[in-house]
Amino acid sequence: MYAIQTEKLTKYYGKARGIIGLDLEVKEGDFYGFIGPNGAGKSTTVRTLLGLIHKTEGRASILGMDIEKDRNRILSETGYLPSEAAFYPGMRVRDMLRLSAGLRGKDCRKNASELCERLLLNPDSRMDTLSYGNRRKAAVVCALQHKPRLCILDEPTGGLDPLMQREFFSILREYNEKGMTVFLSSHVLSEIQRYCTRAAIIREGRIIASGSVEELSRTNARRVSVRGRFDLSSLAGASAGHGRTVQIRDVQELEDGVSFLFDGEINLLLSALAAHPVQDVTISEPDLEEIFLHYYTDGGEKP
Ligand SMILES: Nc1ncnc2c1ncn2[C@@H]1O[C@H](COP(=O)(O)OP(=O)(O)OP(=O)(O)O)[C@@H](O)[C@H]1O
Repeated sequence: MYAIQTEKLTKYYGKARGIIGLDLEVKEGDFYGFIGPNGAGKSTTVRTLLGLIHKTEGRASILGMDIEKDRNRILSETGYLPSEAAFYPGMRVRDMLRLSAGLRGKDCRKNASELCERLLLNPDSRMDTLSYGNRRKAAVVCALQHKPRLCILDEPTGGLDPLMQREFFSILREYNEKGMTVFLSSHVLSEIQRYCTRAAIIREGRIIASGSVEELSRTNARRVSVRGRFDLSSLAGASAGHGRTVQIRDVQELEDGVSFLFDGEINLLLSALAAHPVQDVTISEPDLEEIFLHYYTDGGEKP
């Protein structure tokens, strides 16, 4: 069964674009990343899925239930960490967690106290005395204490220090291993690469690529760094002469040379290099961050 399935899901805010024609398939048990730059439509997707805002068109189901007809059942089976959570200020953490569990008709005290302990959150603190990071921890406990089948996390790690981020992800992994599906919306690429097995990339309201993180990271492009004098336009000239297409992107001037992403026939690169007084060349796989940034900024085709 799919934990999340959408068909042409669309949301407009009046005339403004939120998301357009989203087709998403997240299988039960996935650790799924949802990546995109600011304003791409990540929060709109999450809020529409949880019935917090109404879709304009299309269909979506969560754990086989329709997002509009079965909203209450969906809420009891899911956990949600909003990008900005608001709390009743005078309440203690413990009471707020009990209130949240009560809304789902569950007694989660044991699990809540374990989670507080692991995240170093004092359940006796009053919400309005907590730092931003500690309020985020309280939101994390709210999202997980009832051991949901699906947990939707919108930009979860903002405000958590590196140690807490590590603990947070190790909790998520444990829950995922026990069957909880994770849907993690983020623009922190390293988080997605490290923890997610599958992912979708959203830009300007549309999904531009989806699949396993490994597939999304695969590329023929190479990072080339040249020390010495090298005229990049000679590379374009050589490729035109052979009727081949060469793509050169992300050119960075170095103190003693140049570095760029090269996608094309390696022999063309080698012969262009041979015609110049270069001192050193390194050709390496681009790092994953470079590959994902390409999706963010270019026409969306794979590098
Ligand atoms: N309440 C609203 N009214 C009008 N437009 C909105 C509203 N909320 C979001 N939008 C627009 O919808 C688009 C998607 O926004 P959304 O918040 O979903 O993006 P996001 O990917 O979550 O961004 P970020 O990473 O910055 O949180 C943006 O163009 C945004 O301006």
